[in-house]
Amino acid sequence: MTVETIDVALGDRSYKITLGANILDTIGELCQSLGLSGTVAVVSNSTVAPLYYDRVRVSLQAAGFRPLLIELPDGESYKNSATLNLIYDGLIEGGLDRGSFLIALGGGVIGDMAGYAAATYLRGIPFVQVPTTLLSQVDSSVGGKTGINHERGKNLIGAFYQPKAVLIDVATLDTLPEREYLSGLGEIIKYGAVLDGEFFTFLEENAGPLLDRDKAALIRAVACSCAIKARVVSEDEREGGVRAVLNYGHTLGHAVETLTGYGAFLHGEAVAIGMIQAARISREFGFCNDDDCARIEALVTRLGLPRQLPVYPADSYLEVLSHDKKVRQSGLLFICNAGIGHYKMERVRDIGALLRVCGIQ
Ligand SMILES: NC(=O)c1ccc[n+]([C@@H]2O[C@H](COP(=O)([O-])OP(=O)(O)OC[C@H]3O[C@@H](n4cnc5c(N)ncnc54)[C@H](O)[C@@H]3O)[C@@H](O)[C@H]2O)c1
Ligand SMILES: O=C(O)C(=O)C[C@@H](O)[C@H](O)[C@H](O)COP(=O)(O)O
Ligand SMILES: [Zn+2]
Repeated sequence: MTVETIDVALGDRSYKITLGANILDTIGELCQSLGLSGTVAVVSNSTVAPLYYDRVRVSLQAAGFRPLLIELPDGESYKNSATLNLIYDGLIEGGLDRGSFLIALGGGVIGDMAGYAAATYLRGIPFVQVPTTLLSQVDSSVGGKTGINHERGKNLIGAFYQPKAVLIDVATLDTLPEREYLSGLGEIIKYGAVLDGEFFTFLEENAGPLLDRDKAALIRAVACSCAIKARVVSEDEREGGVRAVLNYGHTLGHAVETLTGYGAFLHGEAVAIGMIQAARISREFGFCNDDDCARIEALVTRLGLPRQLPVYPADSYLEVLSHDKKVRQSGLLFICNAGIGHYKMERVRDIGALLRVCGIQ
């Protein structure tokens, strides 16, 4: 069994990402090595808990912990304050104190909500990320963005709160439904498109093996993605500057998720649509060319992701975009493609003009 580690360097908040196949049963040892002890609440959902909680529980008990399960309903539409309250209820009923900790076992929805609960319960208890979707393994479990949605905007309530460790077992992806797997590929494309041209070429050349979930291609894609994200987060933990590049494709992507009520499109699908439009907008600004746009669209298509921006009136898009976290008085910070593997950030006052490039009048 080959196990890789990737460091997320953040001073006294530094941690390791441990990545391998069939390593879920090492969670107990990992928590021991972090100096954690006592009661641990494992936050999961009604899909993931029946698949993986038992293995996690056995490993934790063998290492001397007292695990309890907090099982939430499944879905992006539950990433809200009502579900967050269910976590707090479980933590209070389970008697978790400041010597306890929490494990997020599931996809990005569980990771974001459990992380926010850990950040706020008793003003903060430690937590460990055990991501079980491709998207959460390559993106959401790393970097400490935690939070919930509001009906008027994605992730509007949240905190930067780093985990103590991330344990990625790619074997858990064996049970992941195809559409969810493809959604994870959407965020992987993002890293290549704006941060690493060689990685983008690797994705173009390995689309087949990746679609077949070939373990070698998959482990390389997950490891590269985590390394890229770790580097960006280490440079700019709280998105004062370069970290905003990780929002490539998200301005329109988040708007699509919000307008469609957090159900019609998966996050990675919405990001894929947003990346294609962001490339077209970037070309309009003169930052990238036809070939860059064509390569992004071709890879999105090859990896089975949607391309079409859903049509809503411009006013609906404008209302949602006005709540984007990158909006300031000086305009919306738009993340542009500046040629494959490169980015440029541009403040845009006239958001309507961006929408017109996308065919939204
Ligand atoms: N914090 C961040 O930096 C960050 C980054 C990217 C995305 N996100 C957030 O992550 C969320 C999307 O995460 P996601 O794509 O993981 O969705 P998700 O958490 O909804 O999981 C997708 C589906 O897969 C199921 N599932 C999870 N693991 C499984 C497994 N191993 N086998 C079978 N089924 C499994 C889940 O129950 C769910 O039905 C969005 O809310 C997005 O905003 C956050
Ligand atoms: O980690 C980041 O920074 C990201 O932007 C990663 C994104 O893929 C992710 O979807 C994140 O949740 C978006 O954050 P938000 O601050 O734009 O809500
Ligand atoms: Zn994202």
